[in-house]
Amino acid sequence: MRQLNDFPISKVDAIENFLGQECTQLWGEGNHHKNKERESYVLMSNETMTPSSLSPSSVTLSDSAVVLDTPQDLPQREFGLATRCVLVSNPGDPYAAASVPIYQTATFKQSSACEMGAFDYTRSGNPTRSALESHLEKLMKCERAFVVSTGMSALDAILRLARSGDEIIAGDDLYGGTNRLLTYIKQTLDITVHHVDTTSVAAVQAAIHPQKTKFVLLESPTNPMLKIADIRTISALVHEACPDALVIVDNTMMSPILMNCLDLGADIEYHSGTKYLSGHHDLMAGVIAVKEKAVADRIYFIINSIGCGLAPFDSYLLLRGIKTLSLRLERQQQNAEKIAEFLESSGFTVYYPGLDSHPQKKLHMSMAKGAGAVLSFVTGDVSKSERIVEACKVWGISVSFGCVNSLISMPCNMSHASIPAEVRKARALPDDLIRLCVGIEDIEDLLDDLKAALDSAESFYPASKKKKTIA
Ligand SMILES: Cc1ncc(COP(=O)(O)O)c(C=O)c1O
Ligand SMILES: N[C@@H](CCSC[C@H](N)C(=O)O)C(=O)O
Repeated sequence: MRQLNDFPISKVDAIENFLGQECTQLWGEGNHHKNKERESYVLMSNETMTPSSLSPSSVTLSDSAVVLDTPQDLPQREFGLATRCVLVSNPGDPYAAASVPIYQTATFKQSSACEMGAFDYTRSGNPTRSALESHLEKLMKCERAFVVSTGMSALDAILRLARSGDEIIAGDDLYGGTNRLLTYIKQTLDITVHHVDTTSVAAVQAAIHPQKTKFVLLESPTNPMLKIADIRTISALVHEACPDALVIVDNTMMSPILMNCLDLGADIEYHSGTKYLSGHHDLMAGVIAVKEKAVADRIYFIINSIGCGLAPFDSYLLLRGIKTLSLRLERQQQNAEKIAEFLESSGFTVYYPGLDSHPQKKLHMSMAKGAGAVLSFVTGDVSKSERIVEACKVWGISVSFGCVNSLISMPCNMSHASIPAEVRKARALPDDLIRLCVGIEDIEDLLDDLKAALDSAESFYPASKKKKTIA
């Protein structure tokens, strides 16, 4: 595969002039035409990822270098997500660097006193961050993508679109930090937050106020109970009842590989980039993907104003992480399926949308390409759960998920500890819940470690079976 930068800039300019649009990448497969001296290239513009939509119709720039034939023999389809993950473009790099350089600079010198160049100050924009954002735009097929310092700052930037008197509808099973930020907003601003069961379309519908609802904020699957919201139906009914309201989905659990919430009707999809997108727990990041330009412009204004754009080095790391996203998630999900089956066959109540026993498996699979790699289960006894968690050796006791390493945690003590105990109880979040975030290790090692931990915690068999054994 060749990239645009493999060709002399003058040729790139000529192609761009011919097409009347900026080229981000040029792919080629040399010598696959009958005429061995000619090469056929697929040109990818900023406008599209679809090779078939480009019709350069036989551009002959030079017999020895670039000939752009109409690519009839190339697949008339969009590139797959795994391909899009690795195809990072960096147009205009004078050295054709294979990996996007880190522009570790706060400011950019200008050649004019009255006109700014493409970049002036890293809070407003930085080439490394821009490369990451355009990469995400192609991957997530959105009008604009933004990368910010954390998942929480992504939500913070979005929530700043709300005005005094607005109402927000959110789930009653959701990440603890999200609950904390919503509670803060509710307590300090004149904004009402309704927490409803987002597995019920009727419950969401009942909470809508045609004039006041500003956001419907969904997690699907939820963290940590893996409940599913019908994003399609909810988006349609919210837009119908409340044309000014925005449907926002925290898609961290699925990542852009398994689900595209904008395609399902949402207006904004955001992620904790700290999780699957990065994949290695070596950075914090947030991603906001926006469907419409008007909303995107406002979000950019907020990000620039508050200064939460992702730093150049972290942008570089995230760009690198995304290249292996598809591969990592495939393995993580395979492992998760086996772990979920093992736990269920051992008698535990397991929450995982890939299991037939999950009441919303069908709905989930109608929206997503897989069940992901996070699951949770209950043991019936808090201290037993604690013993299991502490007995694991391969599974690390840690908050977060999406890392290549497998993690085990107790949400009520850890990721969701910021939700007051009485609220957790009212929302039926079990104290004994164990959450597993499955990594890429050998499945035998994950299973063995978990089995040993269950054995040592004397909970390999759930209470009912165990009683029978003892009797
Ligand atoms: C579902 C979900 N959304 C958002 C966040 C916030 O992301 P971050 O930790 O990157 O701020 C988290 C975890 O922290 C999460 O689990
Ligand atoms: N101490 C942190 C806990 C972060 S939880 C991270 C992640 N979202 C998860 O679900 O594990 C805090 O108070 O935010």
